[in-house]
Amino acid sequence: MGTVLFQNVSKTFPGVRSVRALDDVSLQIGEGDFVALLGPSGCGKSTLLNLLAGFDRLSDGALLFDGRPVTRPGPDRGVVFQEAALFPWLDVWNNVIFGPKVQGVPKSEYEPRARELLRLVGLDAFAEALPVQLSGGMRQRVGIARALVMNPRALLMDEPFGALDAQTRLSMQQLLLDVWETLGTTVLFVTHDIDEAILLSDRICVMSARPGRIVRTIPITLPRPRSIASLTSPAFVAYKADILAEMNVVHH
Ligand SMILES: Nc1ncnc2c1ncn2[C@@H]1O[C@H](COP(=O)(O)OP(=O)(O)OP(=O)(O)O)[C@@H](O)[C@H]1O
Repeated sequence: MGTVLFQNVSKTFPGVRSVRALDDVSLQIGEGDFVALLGPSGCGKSTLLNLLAGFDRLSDGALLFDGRPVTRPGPDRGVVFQEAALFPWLDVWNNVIFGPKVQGVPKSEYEPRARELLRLVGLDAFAEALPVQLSGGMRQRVGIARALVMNPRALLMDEPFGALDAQTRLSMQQLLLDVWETLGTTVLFVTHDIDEAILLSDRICVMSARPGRIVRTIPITLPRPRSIASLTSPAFVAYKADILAEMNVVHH
């Protein structure tokens, strides 16, 4: 459950000057894997994630989620963006339970799960707070809880920590590692931050710009559970040197 298969996927945005955003991308993600897409701005990372989210259609190739073609968004794939678009008039609790509530999921199912998730993201004391009363990091934690409350088989994260200051970003990375260790959900994570990709992932797909392609896939075998202390280990630094060299090649 939560398996992903991109088979020779291409995406061209039509128009007077059409953009070939993805060119012949193949990618397989196993159940519970954490895969990062890493690459420069405009290389098609978001396009790839949006296809899997069902927000957009591919031009060519095949895309399967749990063996079935992706045609539309669904509660089996939770999405987290750079900014958590929370309802400003609803408190944290009501933001988190909004999805299952409007979908008619029985209270007895979503309430315990929402409570558990708020605890996991460290916001159980803030259930009654309004979004305006929260920091950026806390809002993103609400966004993560909201994406997970439907019990998705995959979590799709597009630069989720991109707007946060460095210190908050580190604590969010630690939080995500802990949440993922607990839940084991498949994750596709878009970032242009090399450290973040190495720290979090089982595998990094390095992408090149225009047309977007996966130029290299790098398995990250750092031991788990990981913590931000891993950021300074010799193995970590070796991965970083390797990827920096790769991305330099990609740029020129
Ligand atoms: N709806 C669209 N219509 C036309 N072109 C688009 C559309 N969406 C994306 N593109 C183009 O496709 C290419 C890939 O964009 P995409 O957003 O996937 O890149 P990205 O790697 O996620 O970049 P960033 O890191 O800046 O978010 C870019 O050249 C972009 O301008």
